[in-house]
Amino acid sequence: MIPIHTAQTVREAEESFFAQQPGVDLMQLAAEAVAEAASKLLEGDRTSEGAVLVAVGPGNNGGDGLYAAARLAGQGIPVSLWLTTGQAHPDGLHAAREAGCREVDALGATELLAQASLVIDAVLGIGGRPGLDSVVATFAEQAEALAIPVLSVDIPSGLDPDRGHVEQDGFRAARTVTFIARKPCHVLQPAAGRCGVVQLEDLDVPVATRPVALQATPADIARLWPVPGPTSHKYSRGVVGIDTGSTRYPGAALLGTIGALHAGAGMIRFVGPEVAAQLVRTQLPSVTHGEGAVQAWLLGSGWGQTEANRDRLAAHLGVKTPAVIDADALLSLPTVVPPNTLLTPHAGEMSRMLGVERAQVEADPLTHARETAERWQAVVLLKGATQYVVEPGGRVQLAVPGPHWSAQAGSGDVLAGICAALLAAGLSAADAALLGASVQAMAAKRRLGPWPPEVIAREVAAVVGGFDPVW
Ligand SMILES: NC(=O)C1=CN([C@@H]2O[C@H](COP(=O)(O)OP(=O)(O)OC[C@H]3O[C@@H](n4cnc5c(N)ncnc54)[C@H](O)[C@@H]3O)[C@@H](O)[C@H]2O)[C@@H](O)CC1
Ligand SMILES: Nc1ncnc2c1ncn2[C@@H]1O[C@H](COP(=O)(O)OP(=O)(O)O)[C@@H](O)[C@H]1O
Ligand SMILES: [K+]
Repeated sequence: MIPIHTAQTVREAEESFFAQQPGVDLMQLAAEAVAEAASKLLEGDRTSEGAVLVAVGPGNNGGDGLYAAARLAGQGIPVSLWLTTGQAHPDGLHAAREAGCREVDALGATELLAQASLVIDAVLGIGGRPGLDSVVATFAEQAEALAIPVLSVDIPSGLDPDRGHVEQDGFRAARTVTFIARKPCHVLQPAAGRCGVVQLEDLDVPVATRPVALQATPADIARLWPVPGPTSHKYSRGVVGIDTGSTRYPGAALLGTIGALHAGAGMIRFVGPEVAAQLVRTQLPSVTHGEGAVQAWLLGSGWGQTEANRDRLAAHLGVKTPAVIDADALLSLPTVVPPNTLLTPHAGEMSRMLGVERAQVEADPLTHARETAERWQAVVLLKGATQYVVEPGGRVQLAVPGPHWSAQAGSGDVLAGICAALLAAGLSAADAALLGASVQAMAAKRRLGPWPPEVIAREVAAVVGGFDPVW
């Protein structure tokens, strides 16, 4: 799991490091890493005039950029500096000037841009307020339009380091070199999409504080996956009860069932409406029909919004079996849900659960997901480009991200089915959500393109097969 830390936590780590090791110059270490990354991005193209253009802000982020500029100029690379506010880290500026960097103003920077091989964005880092001055914002847009690669120092300037929300167009980096720890903007969409490849330089500064979130990696998912062993049988692997679908949405039932099956459910008991049952029967011969003991329920997908939802939900929740509650059922929740319940809303559903606007959830997904988890004392999987697994008590994990082709009707139905299979296998709701969302993303990555959700679901089985250490 990759720890994600806020700007504040990183600052505190830096301060306690300085208190213990006052002799270490972190800015030089940061600049060295930036200069190395710049050299790699430049490859052989070092001859054109103004090969590297460094946009420099007034603080320490600008300082990193200036020392990096000095190092690059010291290697004979032509480097131009644009002091975006007219102010700059004094020692860094002195070093860059001494090394032979030349200075340009805003107009000069715009003129040079077309010939530049690389822009280093050292305008604002973790001390910046979100948003860019309009001259800098226009420069960033031009760099993108001209397809000039941008190397961002710490964060693409203008982003809020602690959020995934993007208020204004700004730098779109090919690579971001960040320091000490990854910040939320590096992993939360849509901000993460502006960071390019994120390269972490920890500068040997330890961070003692609890991370704000943990980002899962494919290796974590492989390690945690419940792989069957010699003593496994269908009941020990977990029976999933599925009550999903309606006359209007029978396909949701099939998709969720496909998801559960391809994620390794030991057995499935389908108890949804006949129209959906028929569909399942013709497509999936291993699924059984009718009531019986189950280890987890899959409920809500494709119910449609009807008065009957509250009773349909209550009929299953009475016995305190763990459940994945999806889609329409999320709006009929009782005040208390059984232990190990997983709620799987997207931003629109979460907004209706909380009685706020969708835009509010999108602007601050984490706060709203936390509120949802607290209100129902249940684990929440907030779906979308970034998938948040939030537990009552505040622990936040982020699923392995996947390609945006998955933004299509039916992906969520499949995902709910995958999670239900994991819940039935005995995993906690949080692990079921993390593994389910991650494995679907990993499958989508192996099947890049506009494949329908059931095709991605079948690929899930192939990904899961790769987790078996024995065969
Ligand atoms: N703490 C760390 O982890 C380390 C920090 N370093 C660098 O230091 C940076 C943080 O430096 P600072 O705290 O000086 O902050 P920044 O350099 O990010 O920016 C602060 C300056 O920008 C101005 N400013 C803020 N928002 C603005 C806006 N929207 N438009 C125009 N001006 C704005 C502020 O008045 C202030 O002068 C990091 O991002 C990193 O690049 C590195 O040198 C190494 C270690
Ligand atoms: N921009 C995106 N990038 C990647 N994956 C996405 C994106 N938007 C949605 N998804 C995926 O698609 C799923 C959509 O779920 P949902 O909206 O509930 O669909 P449905 O209810 O139609 O099945 C999410 O769980 C997520 O996996
Ligand atoms: K920056």
